[in-house]
Amino acid sequence: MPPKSKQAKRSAGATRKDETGLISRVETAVPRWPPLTHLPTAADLTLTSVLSNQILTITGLWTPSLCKTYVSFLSTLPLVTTPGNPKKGEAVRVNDRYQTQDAGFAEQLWSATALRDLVNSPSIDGRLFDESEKTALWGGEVLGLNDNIRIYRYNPGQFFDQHYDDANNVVFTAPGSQSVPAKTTWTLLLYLTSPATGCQGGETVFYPEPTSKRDPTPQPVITELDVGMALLHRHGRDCMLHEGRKVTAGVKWVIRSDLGDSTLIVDPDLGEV
Ligand SMILES: O=C(O)CCC(=O)C(=O)O
Ligand SMILES: [Fe+2]
Repeated sequence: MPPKSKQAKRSAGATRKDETGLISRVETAVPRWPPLTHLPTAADLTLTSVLSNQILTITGLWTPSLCKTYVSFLSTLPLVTTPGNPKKGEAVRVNDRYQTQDAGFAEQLWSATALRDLVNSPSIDGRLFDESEKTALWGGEVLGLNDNIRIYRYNPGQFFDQHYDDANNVVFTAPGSQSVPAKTTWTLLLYLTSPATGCQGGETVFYPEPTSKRDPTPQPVITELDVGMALLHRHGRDCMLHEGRKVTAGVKWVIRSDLGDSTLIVDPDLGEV
């Protein structure tokens, strides 16, 4: 469980504080994202449990060809290298990042891919979850993805040191309907590169805690990069310590967002809705 002091508050406007404690620039201009077309449907894909109730993956959510198109496109965006030195106790992120608030792209990433269907009718490792298992897994009704879209580029030597991801209060507005308050519950990472594209290192590694003090510390869970694979992991109070390992060759590209859930828990550590 993350220490309370690590649960950063969301800041409004064009800047935002992240897990590293840095105030970072959020682009107000919305990019002309390449269309998300020719993608597999939920029937072609599976949600795989990597660590029960904590880490799930979807192999091939995006095709290699779409990932390649995106890497070319994202390279044209004004990514910003992490500035300065972090303060004591704050996570070290050393990479290039582009951050924008784009509800339209979040909606595309949710509905134009198989993600929405896989999350709404979760069949994990081939077993369909019933309503109560579904609620226990996601926390409530998943409304979509956080419009806070982050693009990460890691060149050789770059990494994201050990940290916990915060939960945030967000608002979803479906076209023509009222705004619905939500809370982010799971982190989404979508990998666009891997050893198949020449990227070495950069694995996302999780450090589960022992269930009791007497139990031995579990082995770290290492998730290898895989082109087009989506990874979901629980965040907020239930977040495991994790890191993006140092890239040793090639370039790692990741798209980051979060699942937003209708269960709004009033928590003074979270930002204003
Ligand atoms: O790039 C990675 O593998 C990890 C990214 C991450 O932990 C984050 O975005 O919070
Ligand atoms: Fe993280």
